[in-house]
Amino acid sequence: MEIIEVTSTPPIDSDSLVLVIGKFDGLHKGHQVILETAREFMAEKDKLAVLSFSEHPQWVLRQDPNFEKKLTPEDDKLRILKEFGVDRYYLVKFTKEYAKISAKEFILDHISKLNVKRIVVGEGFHFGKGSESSTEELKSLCAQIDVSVTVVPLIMENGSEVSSSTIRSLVADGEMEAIQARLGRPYTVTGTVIHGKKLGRELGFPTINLGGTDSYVFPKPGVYMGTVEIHDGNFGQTNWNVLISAGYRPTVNGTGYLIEAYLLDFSGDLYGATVTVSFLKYLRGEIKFSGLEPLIAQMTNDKIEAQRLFQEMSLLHNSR
Ligand SMILES: Cc1cc2nc3c(=O)[nH]c(=O)nc-3n(C[C@H](O)[C@H](O)[C@H](O)COP(=O)(O)O)c2cc1C
Ligand SMILES: Nc1ncnc2c1ncn2[C@@H]1O[C@H](COP(=O)(O)OP(=O)(O)O)[C@@H](O)[C@H]1O
Repeated sequence: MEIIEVTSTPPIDSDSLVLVIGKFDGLHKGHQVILETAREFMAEKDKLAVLSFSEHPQWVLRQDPNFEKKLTPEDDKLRILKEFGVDRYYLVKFTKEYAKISAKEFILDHISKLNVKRIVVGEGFHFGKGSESSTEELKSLCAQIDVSVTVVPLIMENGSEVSSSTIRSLVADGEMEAIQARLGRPYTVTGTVIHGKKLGRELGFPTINLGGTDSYVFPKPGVYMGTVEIHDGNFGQTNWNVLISAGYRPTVNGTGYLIEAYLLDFSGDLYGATVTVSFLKYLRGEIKFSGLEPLIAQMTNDKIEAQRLFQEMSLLHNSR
C-alpha cells in the first residue's frame, strides 16, 4: 500500500482511482461495507484509494477529549486497510489550517488534481469548512469534474447505527461482545512488553505489562478474558488465551491506567516483544483488597472461571 502524506493539495497523479473518504476510526462494519462497495466499482486498471485524517477533527478543532484517543491508532488503521486490499492511502494531516478548506475548494482544486473515477462515502458524510457540506453538495460539486458519487447506507446493529462514537462508549463500558458485533473482530490494543514491579511472579501470576498504549480508547477498568498474539520472538505458538487486568491496580497502589495480561499455560520471557491483546469478555471490576493474600485467592478464582469459559467456547466452536 502506497502512503501519501498530504498537508494541503494532493500531488497531481494520473492513476485511475476509486476513492473512499472518511475518518474511519475503528474500521468497523460500516466502514468495511464502504470499502467493499468501492471495490465493486473498480475496473482492472483502477486503484482503490482511501483519503483519511491523522487526527480526529473534533480533537484538533475543539480539543474534545472524547476524540483524542482512538479505536484504531494510525498503525492499526494502516494494517487493516492493507488487509482490505487498499492500494493507496492519502493521509491528511488535519490541522486548523486544513479545516479552513471549503467544500468547493476541496473538490474543485484538490480532488480534481487526481484522476478519480468515483467517490464512495458513508451516509451522513460531511465535509469542507465547518463540516457544513453534505452528500448532496458532494454530488453536485463532483458532477462538475465528472466524478460519480456513491453514498453507502448506514449499517445497523441491534436497532442502532454502527458508529465509531457508539463503539467508543461501548469500550468505556466494557461491552466487548457488543463491540465485536460492530467491528467484526474483537477490540484490540497493541503495545510493547515493559517491566513492572516484578510482583506478579511472586504472586504466581506473572503478567506482561503493555507500554505504548496511550493513543487507544481504554476499556473499562476490570478483569477480562481474551487472547494475546505475540508478533516477534520465537515462542512457537503465537496466540495464547489470557486473563487481562486493565486499570489502576488499587491493591498495590498502581499509578496510571495499565493493561496487563497473564498468559494461561505459558512460561518464558516476553520483555520487549510487540503483542496484540484482544478483549473478549468483561469478567469483573477491579477490587481494592486489604492485602496480597485475598488478591491471589481472587486471581486463582478468575483463572478457574476463565479456563471454564474458554473450554465452553471451544466446545461451542467445535460443535458448529
Ligand atoms: C487476573 C488478574 C486479576 C487482577 N485483579 C486485580 C484487582 O482486582 N485489584 C488489583 O488491585 N489488582 C489486580 N490485578 C493486578 C495485580 O495487582 C498485578 O498484576 C500485580 O500487582 C503484578 O504487578 P506487576 O506486573 O507490576 O508485577 C489483577 C491481575 C490479574 C492478572
Ligand atoms: N504466563 C505468563 N504470563 C505473562 N508473562 C509471563 C508468563 N510467564 C512468564 N512471563 C514473563 O514474566 C514477566 C512478568 O513477570 P512479573 O513478575 O509480573 O514482572 P513485571 O512486573 O515486570 O511485569 C513478563 O513480562 C514475561 O516476560
